Amino acid sequence: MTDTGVRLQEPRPSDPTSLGRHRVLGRLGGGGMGVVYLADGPFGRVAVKLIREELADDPDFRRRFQREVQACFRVGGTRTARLVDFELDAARPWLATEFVDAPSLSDHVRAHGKLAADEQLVLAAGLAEALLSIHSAGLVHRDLKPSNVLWTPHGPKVIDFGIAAAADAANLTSSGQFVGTPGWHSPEQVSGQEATGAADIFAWGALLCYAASGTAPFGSGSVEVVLHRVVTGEPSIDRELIAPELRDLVAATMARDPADRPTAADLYTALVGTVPDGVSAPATRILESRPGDTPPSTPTGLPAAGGVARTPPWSATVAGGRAEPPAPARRRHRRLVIGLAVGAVVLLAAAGTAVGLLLNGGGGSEDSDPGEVMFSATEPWRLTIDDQRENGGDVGCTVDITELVSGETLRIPDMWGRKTFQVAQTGDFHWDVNDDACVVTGTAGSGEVALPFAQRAYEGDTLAFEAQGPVIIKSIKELTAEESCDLTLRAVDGRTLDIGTLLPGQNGIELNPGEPTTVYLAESPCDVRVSAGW
Ligand SMILES: Nc1ncnc2c1ncn2[C@@H]1O[C@H](COP(=O)(O)OP(=O)(O)OP(=O)(O)O)[C@@H](O)[C@H]1O
Repeated sequence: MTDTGVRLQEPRPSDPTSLGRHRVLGRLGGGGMGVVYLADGPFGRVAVKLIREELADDPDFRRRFQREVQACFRVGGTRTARLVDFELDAARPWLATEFVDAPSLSDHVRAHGKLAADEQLVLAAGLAEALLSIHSAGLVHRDLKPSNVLWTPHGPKVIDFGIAAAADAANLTSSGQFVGTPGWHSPEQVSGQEATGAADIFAWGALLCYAASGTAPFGSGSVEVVLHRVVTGEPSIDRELIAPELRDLVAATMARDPADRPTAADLYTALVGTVPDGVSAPATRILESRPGDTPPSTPTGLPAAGGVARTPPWSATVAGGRAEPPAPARRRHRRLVIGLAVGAVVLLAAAGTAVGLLLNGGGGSEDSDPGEVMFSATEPWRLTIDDQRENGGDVGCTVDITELVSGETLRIPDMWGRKTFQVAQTGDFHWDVNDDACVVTGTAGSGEVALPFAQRAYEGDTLAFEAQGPVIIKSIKELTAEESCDLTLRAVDGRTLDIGTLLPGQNGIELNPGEPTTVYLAESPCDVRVSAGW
């Protein structure tokens, strides 16, 4: 059993003892694609899916799987289990995602019954957000069902996205065997048409029906019977059981014609703001990553991809709108807006003496307004800006970070998605954001990651790592003729140590810090692996 009672089976003698750098602790389960293990390694606890041998031998599957996994790296947001590592060239490929220590929605409903109206709203909005993240990355989940939704105290987290497409490519259905769980697929999927995002929207509606009533909208029975109902029948939707705010949306998402269904962005927009404050979900918790064990680009102290925010004494987080900005009259310092590009945050670097970072989580100083978040940095620190609308809005996040003594404000404009930057400037800071959906977090230190590690494009700066000599940077996917990748290696005090451009056809490039030191890779425009040697 894990901390929240998720069932864990002992590994079998035939199971691997480790996959890559992840030590296998036990089996979480298995499905059509392979076995899922709980494992422990440099990124903390992860769920590793090891692909079945027959699939691994299928060249179509491998090709599609590689493409989908690369796309999975682009999926951000807080509502999906983050992909942290993978090995695609192994005899049996595997991929590791953030381990979410929470029961699946099906286990939860089995154990505790249907969801109350408040919880349905949490589920509905969370799933809409997850689909928005997945669709924005150009993926379709294709297999959204209660066992692929983990139910955490902070709402749902979706697993297994995009991978089902690879199984389709392997033509698993050629044997006449239906792959997946009937009753969650859309009519067009069951009829063998190409699944688009609209298929996931249909599954969203089916999931809400299930959560509200405890039964699947197309009932149970043999695979053939359920599939027949999906194609020819109407879903059984008990409107009375569905939260009033969701009734029409659920009906719209289950329209037979995919063109008549709303998009993930429509759902998300309709649902933002409907989730009541203080709704409590079951007493489960997401395992925290341990300091020093953080996944690439997930700063220490931040919730791992939407997990429970730890509240150590040295961390302060504020979401726009949730904390009162300081009243203008009480601003004690001149406000100087510097229109710098995001990457220039580090250029603000002042080589401060590193003796620790104190974060004052709101209202702690006599002069501050209630809810105002200020912090003092006496060493380089990390700044994370998380636009939780996931490209759903067209405004982006604009964050003003003001150093209180000098009164200088650094404006970071137009941020989408989630990015983390190393900041070398020290002093006393305050920040303002332009939108409720922008969550800003300051984290002590520069993070720490062991080589080798992977970093996704446009996630901001990597965690800091020790470079004993040259580091090798390789693109995870083959660059097309139009693509190139400008890379900058910086010391944590903000000095640029080396720059280079990774070009199509190149196996990788070497960046050299000159001498052993703690460094990071400044915002990379492509998915890369960073290692100590070739
Ligand atoms: N990131 C994760 N965190 C926690 N548990 C996970 C994670 N990924 C998978 N699991 C668990 O591992 C088990 C097996 O997952 P898998 O996706 O293979 O099962 P499935 O959905 O039943 O099968 P399939 O979708 O392949 O037919 C499930 O119980 C699932 O909850």
